[in-house]
Amino acid sequence: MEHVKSIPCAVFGASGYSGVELVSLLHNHPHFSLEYAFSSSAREDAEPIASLYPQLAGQLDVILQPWHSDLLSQLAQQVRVVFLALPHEASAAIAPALINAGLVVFDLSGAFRLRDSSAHFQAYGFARPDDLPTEIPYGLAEWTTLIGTEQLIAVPGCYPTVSSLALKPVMSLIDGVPMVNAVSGVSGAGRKAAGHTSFCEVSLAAYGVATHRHQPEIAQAIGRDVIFVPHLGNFKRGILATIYAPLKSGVSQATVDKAYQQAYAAEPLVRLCQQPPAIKNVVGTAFCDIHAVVHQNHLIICAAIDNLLKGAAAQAVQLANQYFDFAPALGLQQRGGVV
Ligand SMILES: NC(=O)C1=CN([C@@H]2O[C@H](COP(=O)(O)OP(=O)(O)OC[C@H]3O[C@@H](n4cnc5c(N)ncnc54)[C@H](OP(=O)(O)O)[C@@H]3O)[C@@H](O)[C@H]2O)C=CC1
Ligand SMILES: CC(=O)N[C@@H](CCC(=O)OP(=O)(O)O)C(=O)O
Repeated sequence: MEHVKSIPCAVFGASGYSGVELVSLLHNHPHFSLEYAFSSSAREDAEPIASLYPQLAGQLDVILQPWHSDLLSQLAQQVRVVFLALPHEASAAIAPALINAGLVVFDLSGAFRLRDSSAHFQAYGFARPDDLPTEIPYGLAEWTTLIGTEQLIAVPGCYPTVSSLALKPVMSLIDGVPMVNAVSGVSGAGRKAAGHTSFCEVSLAAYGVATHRHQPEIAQAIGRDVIFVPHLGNFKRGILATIYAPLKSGVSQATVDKAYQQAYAAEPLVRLCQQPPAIKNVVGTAFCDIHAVVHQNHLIICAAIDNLLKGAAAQAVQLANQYFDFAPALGLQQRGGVV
């Protein structure tokens, strides 16, 4: 255990939705101190974060500063850890320099998640940089062990987090290909304006059918092929995944319950529920709620998370807690949420 009161850190993409959640969590964390909150260089001036998020006025006295690469040496002298909440290509471009400067990088984008380079290229349309650490842990927090020497940690995507947490405990009981139907709130698409995510355009519908980049990520995480259909709903935040999986012959409810208990009884941020979970119960929290029922030799699993917290910022902080040997839920137990 590192006996440090305050580990200095920085957030890139702090003006965005998952970035501002990171800023809020780190600002209130007992063992991390937020030294820098960067926006993109497209913004000309530094400004209080409350000028973008007025709900933070009087609560979060943080200055957003445009990132420029000439700040790198100053950053490397003053902080130990950086959290990247950037578009995938921006993360891929900046991470190698940060690592070479000796910083520990928790990356929330998809730039470093897929191990197979052709699957990565197909999903993201650019090649991963090759000057990277050979081992980049995929940080599904409840299923990852960080020892505190890693240089770069890939934080899972929002849909893969909820889908993999729901499926991994029972994969040895499943015979065939699970099917994941998941509905996300609009904050999943980020803060940047786009026609198809504007309020009057969004109406519950599937998208990315058979093409979404999270399909290979979920398959990698569960070690099995998967069918994945994301949907966009007209609400702000949260993801509800409904999953159908054919069971091996004779698998009982008791066996399923035992598998979930074994996986999660000691995990503070996964709740095994007696009822199907609702998004309202997880929004603003770092929890993943899971409910599973055996029906006609299939398993029906319902699972919910807050996409910006357990699906992004809170999972990154949970991993940083693990990295520095703090309790996994440290700083994550208050209900919150900025956006
Ligand atoms: N939203 C979600 O639910 C989830 C998002 N993620 C991932 O997290 C990352 C951020 O997503 P999200 O918060 O939604 O995105 P937003 O669009 O809300 O924010 C993007 C942020 O990145 C900054 N930025 C953009 N381009 C650059 C650049 N070239 N250099 C430096 N900064 C840049 C923006 O700054 P500026 O404001 O100045 O443009 C902004 O702060 C993405 O990779 C996303 O896939 C992961 C899980 C869930
Ligand atoms: C509703 C919506 O648009 N969601 C995003 C996924 C969320 C996200 O930002 O992707 P990562 O988790 O891979 O970082 C999408 O489908 O592209």
